[in-house]
Amino acid sequence: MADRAGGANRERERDPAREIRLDGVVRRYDGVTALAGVDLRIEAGDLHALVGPNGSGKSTLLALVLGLDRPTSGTITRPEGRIGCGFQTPSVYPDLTVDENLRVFAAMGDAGDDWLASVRSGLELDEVRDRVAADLSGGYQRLLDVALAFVRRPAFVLLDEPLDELDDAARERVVAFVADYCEGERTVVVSTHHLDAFGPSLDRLTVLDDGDVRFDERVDGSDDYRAIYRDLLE
Ligand SMILES: Nc1ncnc2c1ncn2[C@@H]1O[C@H](COP(=O)(O)OP(=O)(O)OP(=O)(O)O)[C@@H](O)[C@H]1O
Repeated sequence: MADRAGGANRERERDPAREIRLDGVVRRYDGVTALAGVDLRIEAGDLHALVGPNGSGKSTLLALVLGLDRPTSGTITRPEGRIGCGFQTPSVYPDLTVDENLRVFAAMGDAGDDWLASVRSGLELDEVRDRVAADLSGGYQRLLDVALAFVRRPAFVLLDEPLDELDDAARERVVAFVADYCEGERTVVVSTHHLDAFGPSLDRLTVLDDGDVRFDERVDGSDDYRAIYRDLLE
């Protein structure tokens, strides 16, 4: 488990120019309101969890922030620079090896070989580095997809359910890696049903329910996440 306590960045000064901001964001599909008017700040340097029941709007929110979809109304403001992402369905190049995948993605940025090696070892992909991605187990494909989100070392990374298909040890590695990444000014937003795993490392917790923000506060390792979540959604 990560030894970084959540709330480590609690005292950091906010810099609005480096935040992602959602103001009154609505996303409607035919007959379905996925987001009902969301106001949210994603602050630089935070490990920020987005949780909520199935269908509460988490993936919709991430897709909008990434610019893969457009809001029905409302505005989203992002700082300059690319945003790394990992989706519920891993999107790797299936015919390339783990190393080739990492190098292809790394080549689009300038983070360098040392960083690539630390992503690979931090997520314990070294032992499968020469295997073709299509032949990897579901868990390793997930780890590779998470690695690809970080390999260009972007200021913001958005992860949708990064712990799915992982065993307990791999989950701990991912949480520790993500928490370390957020030391300083880099930011990770994670949409997850695994609040227990991320809870102790979080800086901010947002709970969505039925397209509305039900809770959005800074938290630290001493908060009882399960109680907050249970009380809200009972
Ligand atoms: N392309 C789409 N067309 C129609 N409805 C959609 C579309 N995408 C999402 N929705 C609906 O929007 C609502 C929010 O879905 P979303 O996938 O954002 O929820 P989620 O919180 O990520 O759920 P889960 O935890 O199950 O992944 C759901 O009712 C879903 O059915």
